Amino acid sequence: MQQITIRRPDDWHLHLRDGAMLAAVAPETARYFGRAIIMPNLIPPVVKSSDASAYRDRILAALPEGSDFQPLMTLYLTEDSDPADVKRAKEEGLIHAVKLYPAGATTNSASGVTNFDKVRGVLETMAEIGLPLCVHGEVVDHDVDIFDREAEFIDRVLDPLRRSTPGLRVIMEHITTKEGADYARSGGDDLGATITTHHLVINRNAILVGGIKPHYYCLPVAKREEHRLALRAAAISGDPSFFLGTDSAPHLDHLKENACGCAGCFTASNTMSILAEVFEQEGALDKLEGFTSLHGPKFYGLEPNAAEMTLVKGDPVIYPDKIDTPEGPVTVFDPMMPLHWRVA
Ligand SMILES: NC(=O)N[C@@H](CC(=O)O)C(=O)O
Ligand SMILES: [Zn+2]
Ligand SMILES: [Zn+2]
Repeated sequence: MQQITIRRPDDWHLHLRDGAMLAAVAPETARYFGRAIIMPNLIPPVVKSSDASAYRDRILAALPEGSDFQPLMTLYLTEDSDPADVKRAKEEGLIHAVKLYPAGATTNSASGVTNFDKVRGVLETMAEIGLPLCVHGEVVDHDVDIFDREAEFIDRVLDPLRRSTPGLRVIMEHITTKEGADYARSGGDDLGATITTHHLVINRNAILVGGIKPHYYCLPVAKREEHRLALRAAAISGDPSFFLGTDSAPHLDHLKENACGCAGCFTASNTMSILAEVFEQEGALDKLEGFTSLHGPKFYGLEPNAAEMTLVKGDPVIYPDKIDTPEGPVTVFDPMMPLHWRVA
């Protein structure tokens, strides 16, 4: 029997939603992960520190009895965000990051930023107090092809923004391209990048070959195979710039299997089994712990979890293909390969 033991992992990019969906999906993450950075793109979004505090209470109330899972809260950056409120929330230990959505880039991003001059004050405050900015890095310009939107964002928005705000710590969320990985690697200690589980597994063919497959549609959309390989190389490299952010993003099946299907893959239930399989395929099981459990806390200035997780290799793992909610099912990401690593 083959097994590995690693520090308990964290998820540095997670959507838990609210209400019945929160109650259904929170246990899936809390079962495996010690902490998670909680994305603030609710409707209405988590903009003020009081919103984050109330949302944190609702998450804690949704956890299974006895769970020690810690939600790490974020604020949603709007053009009206108040630097003083952001600073207070960080000083109180309530928030660990602020999230930037370019307006219109993704699910529930309508309240995001269009005019970057209007968020200058908040970004400067964040640079002063060392509060990281999590970035959904895609331009929204209609003249830019959807497969090029991440690479364009680096040149048009991210690099100028970082140059004009020295000291700002940035996490490029859910990178999907070779350009994203190269830029993250070149950025020094103030720049990191999360990589999702699903972008290590699928390329764009998964969405489009043999019929349209809405459960593989997420944003940023999966790219060509060369980009998936670049993400795999980054994830297994041992470079602390790269860490796990699953971007597990539950949507009801009927809203994905739809003429205008929502973006998001739900991977909370099988992420660790998938990652162990991927790292084993790459001959890099020894790099799994860094990616899932060490590099993220280091970037965020936190200690790794004290607890450990053991993964055991054996017969193909059985996991649910759907999670039930009172409003309907949510499909669990199908990695299209058997998974042999079970969390003990
Ligand atoms: N990744 C996605 O495809 N969807 C996310 C939003 C996001 O992280 O961009 C969601 O909230 O559903
Ligand atoms: Zn995003
Ligand atoms: Zn996300």
